[in-house]
Amino acid sequence: MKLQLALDELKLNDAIALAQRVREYVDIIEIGTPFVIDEGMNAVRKFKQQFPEKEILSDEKIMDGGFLESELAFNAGAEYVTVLGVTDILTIKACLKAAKAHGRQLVVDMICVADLPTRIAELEQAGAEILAVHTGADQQAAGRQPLDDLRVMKTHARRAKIAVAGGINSKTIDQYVALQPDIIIVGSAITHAADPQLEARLIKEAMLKAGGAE
Ligand SMILES: O=C(CO)[C@H](O)[C@H](O)COP(=O)(O)O
Repeated sequence: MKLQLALDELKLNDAIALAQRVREYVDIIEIGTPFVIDEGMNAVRKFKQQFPEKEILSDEKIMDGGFLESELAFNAGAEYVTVLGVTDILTIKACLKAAKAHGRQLVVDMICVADLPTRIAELEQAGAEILAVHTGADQQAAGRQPLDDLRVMKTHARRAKIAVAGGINSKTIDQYVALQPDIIIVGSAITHAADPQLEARLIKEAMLKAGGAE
């Protein structure tokens, strides 16, 4: 089980400084969607230079132009790029083709997928290997969390690895770890914490305690 640190709102230098503070606890560093919009692939390149031992994820949430937009991330050094699960299956297949061509990985973000079981089957059929359960920031503000969707994902995914994101923190981590996802994504709980190092450590310890952390 890997811990993915999502960097969404920080400026480049502040994001690098934050990631350095929690470096020992995280496996994947996500250049979050607002960060990608703000800094582009420059942020992916900078993080790959500064954190060569980490996997970098470019959270582009691709909706169209799957091959071209995936290649931007892979050429900049990302191990993973994200595509939206609600988009056309042709776009997802184009992203998968780019990932295969570069020997990298595609994460399908299932935010706003209405019928999870049907879409999980279609995506696995298309060759998707990582599916991410995701309750977005605006949904979180309305009181939603990704736990129920993670249960649905665990029940229906046959082959794909499973990631989960959406407001997870050190107080709720045990509930997620119990469901054994492959990747746990944490953003604001760490980046907004008074003590980001402590928050990251508590989350990683909960993952280790359950025997799943890498
Ligand atoms: O993809 C994202 C927003 O679109 C976030 O990176 C993801 O939800 C993790 O952040 P948080 O833990 O703050 O919810």
